[in-house]
Amino acid sequence: MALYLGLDVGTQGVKAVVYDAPSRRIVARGAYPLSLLPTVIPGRAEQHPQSWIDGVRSAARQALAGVDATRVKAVGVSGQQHGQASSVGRGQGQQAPLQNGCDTESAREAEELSAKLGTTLVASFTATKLLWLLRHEPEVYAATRHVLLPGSYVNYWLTGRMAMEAGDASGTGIFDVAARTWDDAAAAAVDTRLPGLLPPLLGPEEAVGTLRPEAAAELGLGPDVLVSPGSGDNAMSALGSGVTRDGQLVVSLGTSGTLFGVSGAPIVDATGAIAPFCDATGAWLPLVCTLNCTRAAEEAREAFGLSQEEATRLAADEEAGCRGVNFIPYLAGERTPNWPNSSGTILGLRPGLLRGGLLYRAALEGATFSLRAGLERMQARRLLYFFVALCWHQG
Ligand SMILES: Nc1ncnc2c1ncn2[C@@H]1O[C@H](COP(=O)(O)OP(=O)(O)O)[C@@H](O)[C@H]1O
Ligand SMILES: O=P(O)(O)OC[C@H](O)CO
Repeated sequence: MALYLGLDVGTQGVKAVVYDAPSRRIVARGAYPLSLLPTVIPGRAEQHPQSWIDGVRSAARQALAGVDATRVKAVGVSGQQHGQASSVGRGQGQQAPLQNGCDTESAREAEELSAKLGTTLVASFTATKLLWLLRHEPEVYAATRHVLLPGSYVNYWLTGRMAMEAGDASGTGIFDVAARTWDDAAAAAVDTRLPGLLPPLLGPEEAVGTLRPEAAAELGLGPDVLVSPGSGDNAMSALGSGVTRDGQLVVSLGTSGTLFGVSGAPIVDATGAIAPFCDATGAWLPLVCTLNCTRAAEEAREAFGLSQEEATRLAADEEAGCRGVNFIPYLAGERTPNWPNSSGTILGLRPGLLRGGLLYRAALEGATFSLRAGLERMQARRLLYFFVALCWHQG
């Protein structure tokens, strides 16, 4: 009876699940915490790619320890989107720290590329980060031989093959979402060498390959185990939650907050608030993303030395509305709204209110209102959304 290993490479951790296909149940889990590298530079958010691999090894081994690993037939990776995993040409494990999707240092490059390409790219998009790298760390950019994303980097470690698929590639800003191909002209607008650094694209049903013998041995799996193309974490969440119809929406709370739904046609929003992503099945995934979701609440929790359970209990004891305390959660700058240089603010403090549970709740409320603004934007676009879908289907 077949088992499948699912890996999620998020900003705050790698998660592994073993899925039992016949019973449609998750039968084992593993997890490994990750964090952003400490920095005092505003807008910077970096991780070392080696930490993703350490996380994959550890989380997968934990999950596989509880099952008969010989039954595992395939592995699928869901990756944090937008972050860039370049410099692979310098050898696995030797890369410089790489920019996370939340990094907003490339705000100026985002403005420049938006003007040049006649579109709206926010600083999260990989293309803006590559232009930033070219300008600020030219030696690192010059050493770059291939550009991958976190998920495709992990697939490369698993199989030895570099490839990407449409769902994850849509977060680069140099991908033609309607045609599901690289947009070489947009890539060349970043750097003429960039089109040659991009990996081949796979369709939703094409495997990346089978496990490298070394990776198979490290995970305790057989070498004939297939690795699926996987996708960005948002597209994989849509698959996992069974969202397949226009009009259904998913809210996903992680370091970033995302809100998305499946569409039969690409969605174009000139303001850039709704990102025109592809999904993992050949359809599209209009998506709203905020940079500050659980990250703000986690910072509040950690500042008061509270465990997750304590923070949840104390926050539940506080009143909705937090006695007028407002936590604007833009700790990392923000992309929805597009305010990359904004910062977090706590308003309405009065004597006795500087409590961990209250600030934790206020941060969660702030992150929730951010996502609600995104939901309103998505709803406001629905008329046009159906119009575009109709044109597409008839065209
Ligand atoms: N519904 C929630 N309420 C409160 N905190 C949450 C919730 N969901 C996640 N978190 C917190 O956010 C952290 C990061 O979530 P996670 O999904 O692991 O993010 P990422 O995919 O970005 O790594 C979790 O470890 C947890 O502490
Ligand atoms: O690290 P996460 O899980 O917040 O993932 C980032 C998302 O992919 C952004 O769309």
